[in-house]
This record gives sequence, structure tokens and C-alpha cells, in this order.
Amino acid sequence: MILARAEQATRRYGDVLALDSVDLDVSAGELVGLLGPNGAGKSTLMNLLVGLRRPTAGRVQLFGGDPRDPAHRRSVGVTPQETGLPGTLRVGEVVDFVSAHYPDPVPRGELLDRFGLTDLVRRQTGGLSGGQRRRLAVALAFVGRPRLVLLDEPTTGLDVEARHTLWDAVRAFHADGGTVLLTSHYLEEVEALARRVVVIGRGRVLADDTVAAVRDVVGVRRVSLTADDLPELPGVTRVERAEGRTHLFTTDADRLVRDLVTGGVPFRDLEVRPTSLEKAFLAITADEQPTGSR
Ligand SMILES: Nc1ncnc2c1ncn2[C@@H]1O[C@H](COP(=O)(O)OP(=O)(O)OP(=O)(O)O)[C@@H](O)[C@H]1O
Repeated sequence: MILARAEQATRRYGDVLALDSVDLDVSAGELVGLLGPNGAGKSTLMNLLVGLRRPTAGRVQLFGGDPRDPAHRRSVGVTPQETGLPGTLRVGEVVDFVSAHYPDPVPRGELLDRFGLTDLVRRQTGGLSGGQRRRLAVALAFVGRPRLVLLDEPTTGLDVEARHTLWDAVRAFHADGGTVLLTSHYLEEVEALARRVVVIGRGRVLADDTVAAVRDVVGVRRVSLTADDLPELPGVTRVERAEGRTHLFTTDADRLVRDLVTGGVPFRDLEVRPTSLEKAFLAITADEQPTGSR
């Protein structure tokens, strides 16, 4: 059963083409990561799916109907990228306030425990740290026992421990049969949670596949070295030269280093680093062909 669907969804903001003919289906029981660099169109897609924005062209559906119809939004929980919480209300009061909108909310103690917020129940939200506020905003998406949860960069600003608590809560929801669509800039985060990842770049779906398959594609490494002369090296997708150094981009750094050594290439100061998603996209998506199809 498809809970959320975009069909050739396009969204323009004036001259900006934020989403360009995007197709996406999220089925019941899936945990899908939406991965892409800044400005890729992730939030725009989420906003269309929950009815906050309308597509300029194409169609979106939530639970088989129009997302702008409140009846179709009843079973969805959302944490947008930015949330405003009333600063003078205490954490427990905010949870009670949101709970009051649902027929069978998760009991307050259980929800706070799940998101590691129990000790903060009496704190005013205005006095919470950024990370604590973020955790509360994410927890609120789960209050009404939704069937589908959409989380826009849920772990922004969280430290390692808080991020893991939140990941555990998302996993537990999913293990209970819940469906999740979440955005992230980091493949590592998507990898920790999702089996399926949809990569978005410049408003288009670049890949829709398993995390492992996408890792092979966007898992580009930068091998930097100082060398006078380099031969043709297999597996190098892009070469940059800056300040006397050569940067080689490849999805198989181990092989590249082996080739350099066995080829007797003289080099100094070798360094292998993961690249940013942006660089990975530059290296692999010049032709912008989707890498997987479902
Ligand atoms: N309300 C708006 N008015 C004008 N342009 C917008 C608006 N919202 C988004 N955009 C533009 O649409 C494009 C896609 O933005 P969107 O917020 O969907 O990307 P994103 O993938 O969520 O990025 P980020 O990772 O930075 O949150 C960007 O170029 C952005 O500047």
C-alpha cells in the first residue's frame, strides 16, 4: 500500500526550479532516506507531500488523497526543518497540548522516555538547548501514533549520544510497523536507519536504490598527493590540481593506491579522505543519469 506518492511533481519558486518532475512512492512499512546536498529540493518534496505547498505541475498524494485535505493528514507526523515552540511552556505542557489533538496519543511519560527527554519534563522550552529543542520537535511528530512520519533533517544540531537516542526511537517506530521518510545530508545517517535511499540533486531524483548500491556510487574518496607526473589511472572520475597538489576522485581508493604503488609512481604526502556529497555528485552525476530504478 502506497502511503505517499509524487508523480512527475514539479515545483517552481519564481525562477528557481526547486523540484523537477519527481516520481516517488513510499509504501507502508518502508524507512526511506532522502539524501542530497543543500538546496537539492528535499524540503520542497516533503512540503508537497504533507500539503504545505502545492506542486506547480504533476501530482502528490497522501494516503491515496489530496495532502491538503486534513482528513488525509490525520495519520501523518511531521517534523519540519525549523520549528517554533512556545518558549514559556514547559516540555510536559507542550506534549500535553499536542496530545490533546489526537484520540489515542502516546502517554507523555512513554514518549519522553523514548526520546531521552524525561529529565526535561518541567523545563520551559525557551530554556532548552538547540539539541534538546530539536529532540522535542521530533518527539512531537510521534505523539498521535502516526502511520507515516516525515522528518526533515531530524538530527541537525544533535550530539552523538542524542543522535543515537533519536535513531533508536525511529528504529523502534519502524519495527512496530511505522513508515518513515527522513531527509539528511549524510549517507552515514541514512545508512544507520534506512534500507532504501533516494538521492536528490538539483531538484531531480538521481538514484533510488539500496543504501549499499548508492554507497558504491556516492562513496567517492579523494586521494590527494604530490607528484610530478601521473600516468593514466583507472577508476579516477575527476582530477583537480591546487597549490602543487593533485586530487584524484575515485570510488575505489584502495585500488587506486595499489595501482600507484605497483606502478612505481613517485609520490609524496598521500592522503585519502571521504568527499562531501556535493563533490561526490560533481564527480559522478555529470550526465545526471539515474543509477537505479525501482
Ligand atoms: N519559499 C521559497 N522561495 C524561493 N525559493 C525557495 C523557497 N523554498 C525553497 N526554495 C529554493 O528551492 C530550492 C530547493 O530548496 P529546498 O529547501 O527544497 O532544498 P533542500 O534539499 O531541503 O536543502 P537543505 O538541505 O539546504 O535544507 C533551493 O534553491 C531553494 O533556495
